[in-house]
Amino acid sequence: MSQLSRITSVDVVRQLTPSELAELASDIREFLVESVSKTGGHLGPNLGVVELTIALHRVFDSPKDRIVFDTGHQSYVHKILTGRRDFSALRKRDGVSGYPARSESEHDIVENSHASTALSWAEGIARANRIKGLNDRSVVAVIGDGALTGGMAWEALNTIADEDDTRLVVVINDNGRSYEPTIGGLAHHLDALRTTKSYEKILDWGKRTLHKGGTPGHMAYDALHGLKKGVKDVLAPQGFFENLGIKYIGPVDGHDTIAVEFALTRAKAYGGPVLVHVITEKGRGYTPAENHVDDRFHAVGVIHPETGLPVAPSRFGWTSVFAEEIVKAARKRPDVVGITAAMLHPVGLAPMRAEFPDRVFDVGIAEQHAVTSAAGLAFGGMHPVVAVYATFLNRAYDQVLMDVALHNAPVTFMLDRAGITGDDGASHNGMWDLALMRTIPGMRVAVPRDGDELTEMFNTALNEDGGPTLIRYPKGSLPEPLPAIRSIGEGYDRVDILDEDESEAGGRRVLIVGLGPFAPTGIAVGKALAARGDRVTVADPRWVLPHSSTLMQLAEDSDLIIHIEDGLVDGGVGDSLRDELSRRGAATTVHCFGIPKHFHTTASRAQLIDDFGLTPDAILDAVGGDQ
Ligand SMILES: Cc1ncc(C[n+]2csc(CCOP(=O)(O)OP(=O)(O)O)c2C)c(N)n1
Ligand SMILES: CC(=O)[C@@H](O)[C@H](O)COP(=O)(O)O
Ligand SMILES: [Mg+2]
Repeated sequence: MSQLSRITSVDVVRQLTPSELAELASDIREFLVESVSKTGGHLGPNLGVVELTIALHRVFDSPKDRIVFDTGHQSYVHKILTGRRDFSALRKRDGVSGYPARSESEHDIVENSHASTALSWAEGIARANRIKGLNDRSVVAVIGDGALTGGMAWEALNTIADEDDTRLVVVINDNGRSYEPTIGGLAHHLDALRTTKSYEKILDWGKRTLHKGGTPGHMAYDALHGLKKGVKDVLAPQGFFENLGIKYIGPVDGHDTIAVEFALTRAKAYGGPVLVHVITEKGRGYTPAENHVDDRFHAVGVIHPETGLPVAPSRFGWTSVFAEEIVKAARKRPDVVGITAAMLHPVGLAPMRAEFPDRVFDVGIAEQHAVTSAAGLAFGGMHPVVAVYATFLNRAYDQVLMDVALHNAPVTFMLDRAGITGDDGASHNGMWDLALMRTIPGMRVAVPRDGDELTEMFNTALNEDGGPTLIRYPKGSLPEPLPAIRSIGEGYDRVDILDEDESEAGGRRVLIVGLGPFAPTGIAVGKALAARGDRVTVADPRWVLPHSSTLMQLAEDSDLIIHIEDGLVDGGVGDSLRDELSRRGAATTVHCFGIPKHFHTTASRAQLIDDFGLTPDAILDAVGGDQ
């Protein structure tokens, strides 16, 4: 790792010769495989942007120039080049975050790892620079072909096209894939541009000019800066971008640092908005990733570096249950269709697409469109199942409310990665959905405590034709089945009793509700309180919103309720239960436990559960005052 060990700051990168740059790229790839295989992380995307990131840092003077990474999952190389090479605790507490983080470096700008926002961020920063007269500063947005399918990116492009004097460079990192190959008209257009030869010729000319002098590295960089003459000839617009009025450079071989440098230098010199189309390969240089059909190692767990095989094979048991159930349902019901926002495999729709390719739709990273399209499908007689990560549904709140719920559309939402996810940082905890769904009239929400429950709830949801249903489940492996000792009520009104202490000792009547993955916690708390003399019922309401009449009856008959959920404590399901009881004039005390309303920095799920006081001991301590 001779060149990598020299990189003590980004300035050193600017001094390297072409052959040293090639060595550096190879060192970085070796480092990425070695370190990310131990921690897990976004290996494939980062292997693809090694040369691009080196070139960005040679042409632009970060942090004076701003480099904004869309989504941010591809910022590992940027971290390495800007002095953060200790990846031993990548995506762990107190380690390097998996995304840009302002607390880590002045080179990091945007921490939001929800896709398609970079162009809006960059446009805003560039506009601010212009207003402040900071005309020597450039702003660069690096966006993937996948993220470019998101509506926000198109909205931003629309504005950018009107800002002739804004120093803004949009780099499209086009590897042809999101997880899977990127879908849609824009992806086809990028494909078509890839085959354009005239620009390659111009860029070849640039490269030849640079190499001709035989003076590598720093001199080459200076030479690039000197090549301002004739910039207009190089920057002829192309196709779709031409029609929008945005200058286009490309396509450029993203694994040729000098070619990318040349293109970026031209873009920087232009002085207005320019789009640079860079072709890269996801997983580049690591055979297991290059050969990985599903997603080129988009996001891996801990793997064996030699083979790329996972150390712990089944990380996502909840997803597998859904994957199997929707295939079974699709076999029986031709109206069942699946929708994914560019995450076919991670949400579990791949087996259904394999068997029913015409009934699974990948809409790109377009959650808003996914939801409203589902409303349309429902109107057309289908039963759509929208499978997304919980955190990404935030983006489509208005569509769930106005297009689905207002029209009583029978759409089923399957929210994977709901609750605390931890290692993906603040943006990826699926902690907002319950509080948001609480505000939606007619939305029925279920939280399964095990795989059997998920199966049953999913089938109930598919049989609902009067309005929307939503089922949310966490990231990770499945818990052991937790059977009820008895049930009260039927259908949506059914409440499962998981434990009860029927002693007539005369203690308080305590109702404990631990939603979904917190059901075992509820049982543990219940046992401890029963041992202290309380009369305890541990209940699982299953369909948690709206509150069932059975649950309300149990609640009204209790002196104290302890409510635990894997969602926001303020405004969540427990909070809603407390409001409902108060409206009914019940005197019951409700203690709510859940996720505090903060942005939580990276840590493991277990660590965060501990921090939030969601362990049985912490809950017992917290309710201790009521003894
Ligand atoms: C709003 C939103 N939806 C879904 C995701 C999940 N996601 C993360 S990266 C990704 C694919 C990104 O593809 P692209 O932008 O081309 O980047 P690449 O990984 O190919 O470099 C998806 C779907 C997300 N981060 N944000
Ligand atoms: C960047 C992004 O949003 C996804 O790649 C996400 O990090 C994947 O998370 P899982 O590993 O939980 O599937
Ligand atoms: Mg891509």
